[in-house]
Amino acid sequence: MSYIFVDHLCKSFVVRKKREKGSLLREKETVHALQDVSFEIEKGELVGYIGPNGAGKSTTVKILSGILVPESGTVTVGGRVPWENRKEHVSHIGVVFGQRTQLWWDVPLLDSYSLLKDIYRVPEASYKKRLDELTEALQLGDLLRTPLRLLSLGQRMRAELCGSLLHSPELLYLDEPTIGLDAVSKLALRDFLRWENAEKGTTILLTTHDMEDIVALCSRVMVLGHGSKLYDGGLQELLTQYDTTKTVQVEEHQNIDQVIASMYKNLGL
Ligand SMILES: Nc1ncnc2c1ncn2[C@@H]1O[C@H](COP(=O)(O)OP(=O)(O)OP(=O)(O)O)[C@@H](O)[C@H]1O
Repeated sequence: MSYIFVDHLCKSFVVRKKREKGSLLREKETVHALQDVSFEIEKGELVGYIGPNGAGKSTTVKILSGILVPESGTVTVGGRVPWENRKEHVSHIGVVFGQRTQLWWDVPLLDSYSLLKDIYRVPEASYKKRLDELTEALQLGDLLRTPLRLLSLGQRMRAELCGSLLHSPELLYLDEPTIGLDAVSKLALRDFLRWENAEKGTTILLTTHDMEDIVALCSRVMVLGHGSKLYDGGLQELLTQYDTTKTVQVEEHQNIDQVIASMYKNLGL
């Protein structure tokens, strides 16, 4: 079985509609966030997971992390059912949500990392080795004694990545990791992710609206729309299929957003 195995996954939410004018009742409606989604990801892959707002990407990542329980379907990650033994599961995964933090706001990074070491029960020697390696790769050496709240957005994202990888997870979920970053920070972050994937063999599932992230990092993409998987395959093939200028090489696509927008339109999204 593949490292990540998702088969016929469904998840819906019951939400209350806005109250109609003059009515005292708020009717309920069901949002089908994921409808019969299936995919497999092998260990060591770096896969882009894209789709318009509300497509169901974060819901998938939450299920794969064990935060949400699906209503039907089979999901295993490294042979584990994510929501059944969460404690065990989270020791094998790292998660970075671009707009949230798992570090402590007012304390120096090093103290946050030390706490994470205890939470994940990382042996002292492995922690030291991994911290050295990550601080070098992420250029965090000078910032370790600075509290998170004093860091720039780019520095904060690097600090977050370091925190999520200290326990050397096999799998890293990234949700919008380059959101709000300047060009230099984006490039540095992408370099790091390439390194982590190639050198450490960490499997990465990357959710982003920044198509440059996808072009720079992923040869395989999955496209989700209205809770269904619409495409799963090579980025090159996807672009060639939807690029009206018929540019051949991924690197030569001048306006990747335009191609993706045209694809979403073609797919009725
Ligand atoms: N906890 C929740 N309660 C109710 N509805 C939810 C909940 N979480 C997600 N949804 C709904 O499920 C659908 C999928 O949402 P999800 O956040 O997975 O999309 P997404 O692809 O990650 O979007 P974005 O790109 O905007 O982050 C949306 O219609 C959303 O409103």
